[in-house]
Amino acid sequence: MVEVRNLTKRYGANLAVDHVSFEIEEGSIVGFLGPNGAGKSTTMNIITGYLSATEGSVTVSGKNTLEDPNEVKRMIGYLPEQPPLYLDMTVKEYLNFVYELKKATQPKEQHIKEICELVKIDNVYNRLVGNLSKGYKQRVGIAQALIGNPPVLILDEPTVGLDPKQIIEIRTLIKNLGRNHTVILSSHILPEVQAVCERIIVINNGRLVADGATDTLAHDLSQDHRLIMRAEGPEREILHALEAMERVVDVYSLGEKEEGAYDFSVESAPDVDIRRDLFALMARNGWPILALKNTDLTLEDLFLQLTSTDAPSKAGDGKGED
Ligand SMILES: Nc1ncnc2c1ncn2[C@@H]1O[C@H](COP(=O)(O)OP(=O)(O)OP(=O)(O)O)[C@@H](O)[C@H]1O
Repeated sequence: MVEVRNLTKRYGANLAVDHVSFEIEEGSIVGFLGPNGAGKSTTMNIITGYLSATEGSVTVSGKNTLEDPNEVKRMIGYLPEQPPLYLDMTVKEYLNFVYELKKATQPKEQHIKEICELVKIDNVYNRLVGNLSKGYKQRVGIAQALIGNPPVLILDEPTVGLDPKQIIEIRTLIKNLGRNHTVILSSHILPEVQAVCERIIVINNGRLVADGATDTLAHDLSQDHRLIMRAEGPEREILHALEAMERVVDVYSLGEKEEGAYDFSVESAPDVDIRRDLFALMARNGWPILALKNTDLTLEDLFLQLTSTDAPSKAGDGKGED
């Protein structure tokens, strides 16, 4: 649906986006995550055709932003970081104005009415945009992005400046929009991306540093796949039995943690899940497992690690390549 290849943007000597590549499939909600200044807005602005790239290409449904700029713009609904609102218009005037600007073809009244109901602004339809709360302004911004029913929605920091209740409402709205649209959500807030997106692309200093499924990214990028097991029984015998297990590469005891119970660090070969075998071994020997946890990084640890300034470039298992 959206294909970004080798995208590079220089502002003079400043390399804001550095050879970024990724693909986004139709119908997915993807988070574009990175700290302030990482290059998110620049990338979004290039995808939407508001900025030109120094190098590289963007295609949307096979149409190139340079060769078919109008066609691409029609396929994308964009909520920039600063929503392009006219404060002295009513919501009705503003959405009608956007409808004309986009040369939308849907039956006008019906189309605008449906969008207002969807983003829940029908109750402020005749109010001046300038008098609305920040949360309602943001909804109006999302409404303008939806006019013309574009298949792709790009939302740049959509919850910045909102209160916690408004944040939850906008996140729920974005999730709902994801049912009928391909959504790219740019954010520097990890919990936001985690709550809404099924895939996360992490960018730092203009470079793609991770790309993968939200649920498995931390596990996939954790270099250390150890299990910490607390078990009751004879320390030495347990150690020997663990060492003899297939696909186990390193075992050691962390000492007695409760009376008669020891913690063991058990490292398996990469991409191997030994938990069931471990359970069977311990059960066979009558050594109760009291606790079992893995040492994967949390997504938050990973994000901090990836976006520290000297972080090495590293891509996950997603579609992107660096
Ligand atoms: N018009 C511009 N001229 C010069 N440098 C720019 C311009 N726009 C952005 N930059 C620089 O490019 C880099 C990336 O900025 P960008 O706004 O894309 O980052 P971002 O990830 O969206 O950050 P934020 O979350 O703070 O908006 C930054 O170093 C920024 O200072």
